[in-house]
Amino acid sequence: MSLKIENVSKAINGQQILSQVNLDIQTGSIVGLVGRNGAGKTTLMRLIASEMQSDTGDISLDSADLNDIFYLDTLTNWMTGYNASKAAEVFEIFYDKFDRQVFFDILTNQDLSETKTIASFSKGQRVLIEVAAGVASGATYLLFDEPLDGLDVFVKDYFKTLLLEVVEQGRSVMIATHNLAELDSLADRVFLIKDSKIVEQEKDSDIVKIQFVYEGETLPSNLLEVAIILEQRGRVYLALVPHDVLDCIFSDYLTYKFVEILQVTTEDIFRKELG
Ligand SMILES: Nc1ncnc2c1ncn2[C@@H]1O[C@H](COP(=O)(O)OP(=O)(O)OP(=O)(O)O)[C@@H](O)[C@H]1O
Repeated sequence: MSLKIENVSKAINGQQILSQVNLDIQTGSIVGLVGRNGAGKTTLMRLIASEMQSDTGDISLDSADLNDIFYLDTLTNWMTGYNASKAAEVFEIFYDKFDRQVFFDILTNQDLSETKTIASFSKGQRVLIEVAAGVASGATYLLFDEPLDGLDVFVKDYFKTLLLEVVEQGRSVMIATHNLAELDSLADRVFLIKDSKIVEQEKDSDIVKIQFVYEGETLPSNLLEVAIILEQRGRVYLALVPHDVLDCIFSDYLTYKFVEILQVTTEDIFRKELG
């Protein structure tokens, strides 16, 4: 089963936000959605959740059941005056597979009261209520916009455990986030929105990250032409370089010292693509 986004384009107020976007999300996976502020991540989620209509293209679900997608645009809009108990009643109307027990178990696990108004919860606690609602909704596809925002490390761990359970059940999660470091440990695939297009990020591409000390005066032009220098402190460099440059670097052991190969992260790719 999969969620298919085919050739989807969307302009808002004359500004092309997304053009010819294609994406196929299989069940049982965690997908990261990244991009600069205003790139179109929320817009894509709204389109998937049918809260907005695309100009062209098609978004389809094998099951053709809108209840199979969970998305809360802004938790604050319609829920803030409600307590969790009342919110659960509303979720039951929207999601016919909504499981109150699962919802309240998550709230109880995190010591969140059923009777306090949602407005009176902290930002991180409100995120948890959204996540609890998503897990309890029974929907196959859960779309979370910045779910890692404001979560402390313990709640983050709990959130990850919940996501893994969801995936074990054969469901899928899409996470739009600026928290790139967290995505590395969570997402099976990461998609980047850039210039209104969406591109899958391949971490194991031909780019490697290296840290080295360069004993010469300035880096040679053959390296500067192909490298992206992420950081420089004195003679210590951190850079992204094409894999095939490594041979030259290792053979020039008099000027390149202490060359260490490091793991390329989503943040590195983000800097490379958008920096
Ligand atoms: N209702 C709207 N009216 C006018 N412009 C809008 C509307 N919704 C989105 N936009 C514009 O569309 C673009 C994409 O917005 P979107 O919220 O999808 O970005 P985003 O990638 O989620 O950004 P962020 O990371 O800052 O949350 C922005 O330029 C935004 O101003």
